[in-house]
Amino acid sequence: MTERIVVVGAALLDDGRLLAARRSAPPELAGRWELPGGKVEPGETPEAALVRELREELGVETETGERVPGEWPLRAPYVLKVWTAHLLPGSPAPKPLQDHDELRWLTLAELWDVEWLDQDVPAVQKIEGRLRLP
Ligand SMILES: Nc1nc2c([nH]c(=O)n2[C@H]2C[C@H](O)[C@@H](COP(=O)(O)OP(=O)(O)OP(=O)(O)O)O2)c(=O)[nH]1
Repeated sequence: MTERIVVVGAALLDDGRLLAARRSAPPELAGRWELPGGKVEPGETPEAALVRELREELGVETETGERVPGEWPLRAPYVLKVWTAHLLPGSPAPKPLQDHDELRWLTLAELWDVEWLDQDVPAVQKIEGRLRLP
């Protein structure tokens, strides 16, 4: 059986808004929006992978919060798991350094204004439920 490879996605939250990132590659994903993140490397915890990926892709310093319950299949052998994350005090603002060509901070009302990757929609719905909590 092929091992599953975990892709960690960040629900990067700031002042009740969620950061969405538009992929610039590969061609079949380019132009669609996703949660920033990437593959967990062997021997790495998902939380550490998330901090590393957000630093590489966005130039930010973050702390990982809670897991958003659920896991969502991507193209085999990948599976998406999501954690909340926050910018640390003094972190630079996110910039699309790698893999993305545009970023947007979405309010709850704007959450569906971008064209999420199909496979990310259930994860974003779960995040939406959390944002609606008082
Ligand atoms: N980061 C991220 N990847 C996603 C999401 N949804 C989705 O299908 N994917 C896919 C795209 C890629 O095939 C794979 C993650 O790859 P990646 O390119 O972001 O990860 P990485 O930085 O570790 O990749 P690499 O270039 O080092 O191989 O998962 C998502 O919300 N976030």
